[in-house]
Amino acid sequence: MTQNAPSKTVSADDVRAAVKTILTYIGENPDREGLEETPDRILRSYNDLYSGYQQEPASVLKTFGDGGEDVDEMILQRNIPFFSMCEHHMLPFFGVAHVAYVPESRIVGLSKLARLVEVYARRLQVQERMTSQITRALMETLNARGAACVIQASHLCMFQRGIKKHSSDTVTSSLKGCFRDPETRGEFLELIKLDASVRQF
Ligand SMILES: Nc1nc2c(ncn2[C@@H]2O[C@H](COP(=O)(O)OP(=O)(O)OP(=O)(O)O)[C@@H](O)[C@H]2O)c(=O)[nH]1
Ligand SMILES: [Zn+2]
Repeated sequence: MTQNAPSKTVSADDVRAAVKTILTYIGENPDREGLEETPDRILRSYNDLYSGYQQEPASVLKTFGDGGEDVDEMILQRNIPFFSMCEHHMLPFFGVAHVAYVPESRIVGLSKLARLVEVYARRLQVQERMTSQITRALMETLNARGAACVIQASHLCMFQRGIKKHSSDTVTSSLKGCFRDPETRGEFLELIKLDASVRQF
């Protein structure tokens, strides 16, 4: 089931008009040459930035075969870069996600972990929720023994405005199932070894 499908009662023209209103509010002339196409550009960029609402997480987690691979160790995809938008200010936050799971029987193609991150990043988010949505999708869709996600991100709403702390980043984690065992958790944290240099500017 698609969540939060685009409103049937708000048209593309309504969105263009709303952008013109905002441009006027900030002191611009929305009809000057350089801004003429801006409402339409913003509309198109929103279709891209928020495309995650049109995607079901389960649909990107295509599994392999019948589970005969006999894999029961941790599978980890590190440093998956992403851009998302914070739901408080609609400003970007961006960084990397580390995503791991221990399969029960079925495994997914490696690219699907990055696709899962994209599905949730391309929505209005708070970082904590995005982190736990990723592990929940892995647990529920794959019936995994465990799932883990750590996200390290920088929030423009803290850099560019407000508190203006541009050297600070935010780390969130979600550990489910067997990742709550100290040994598995320790192995995961050792493998991802948070590194300040991975921050994407
Ligand atoms: N927990 C969490 N907070 C976030 C995230 N993104 C933005 N925020 C915070 O959301 C909060 C919103 O606070 P408010 O007081 O409602 O809004 P504000 O007046 O714009 O807050 P300031 O940013 O402190 O100026 C701020 O503290 C932001 O730093 C996120 O992903 N997770
Ligand atoms: Zn924000």
